[in-house]
Amino acid sequence: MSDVLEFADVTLTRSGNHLLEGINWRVAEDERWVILGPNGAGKTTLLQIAATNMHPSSGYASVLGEVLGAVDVFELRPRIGLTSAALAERIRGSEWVLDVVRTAAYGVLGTWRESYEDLDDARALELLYRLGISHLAGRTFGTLSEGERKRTQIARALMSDPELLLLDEPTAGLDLGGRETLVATLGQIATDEASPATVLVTHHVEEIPVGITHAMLLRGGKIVASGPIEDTLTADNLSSCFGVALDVSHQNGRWNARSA
Ligand SMILES: Nc1ncnc2c1ncn2[C@@H]1O[C@H](COP(=O)(O)OP(=O)(O)OP(=O)(O)O)[C@@H](O)[C@H]1O
Repeated sequence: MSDVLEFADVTLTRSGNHLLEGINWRVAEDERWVILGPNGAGKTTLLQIAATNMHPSSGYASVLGEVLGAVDVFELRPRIGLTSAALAERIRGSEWVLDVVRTAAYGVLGTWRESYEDLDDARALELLYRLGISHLAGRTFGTLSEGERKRTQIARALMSDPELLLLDEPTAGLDLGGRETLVATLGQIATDEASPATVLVTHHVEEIPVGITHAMLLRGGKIVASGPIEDTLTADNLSSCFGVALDVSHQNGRWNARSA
């Protein structure tokens, strides 16, 4: 069985700048990764390559066993669930929540002329239930709170039963209660053996759900440290990554960092 993601010496250059440089990374089917790093570290860029939305300028990247540059990405994308701020911005406010989720079965963002089967409806409703928002199925996306939108997007990302789940800052912008309940839901997804390989991007170690097995720390487009989470999230590595002396603690499956 090949890895879900395999990056070898991946570099991505724009306007003469290396957004990513020399990235070596492998993600296996049963792994759940967190990507941490300061603003501008290259986290979203890395996720966009994994989502097949960007190609490396040099190096080798394979996604779900297919080499980028040698595969039709439109065939690959339905096998990948993605949530990101950029994608959320493209969802029309007038779209029904149920439609935001079930249109993912067709790889489209808005309803058009697709015809849905009962099975699609049942799956979309089941996912909304799993995300704790089945009561919102008949609301429009534009009327939802930020937390409800995040949950809708995660349900959408899971709709096509993806083999790879990519979550770009899924808890950004939420209040403390909203963050904690969503981190708990993400923990249920991460610890579920039936869930796909998952990569989650965040700035904050407090937002890492239980069940995350591996971490990559990025700074300036380069890997500071990468590997099993317990070996990677050390005070030294986090301090190098964020450029400030940090202490780190780990309790009941959750992480905490503060200045040393
Ligand atoms: N098309 C582009 N041309 C030039 N530079 C770019 C381009 N796209 C992104 N960048 C730069 O690449 C760097 C990495 O961006 P990226 O969005 O991947 O970082 P990030 O770690 O996700 O940051 P944040 O935490 O702020 O979201 C940033 O400095 C950004 O300004």
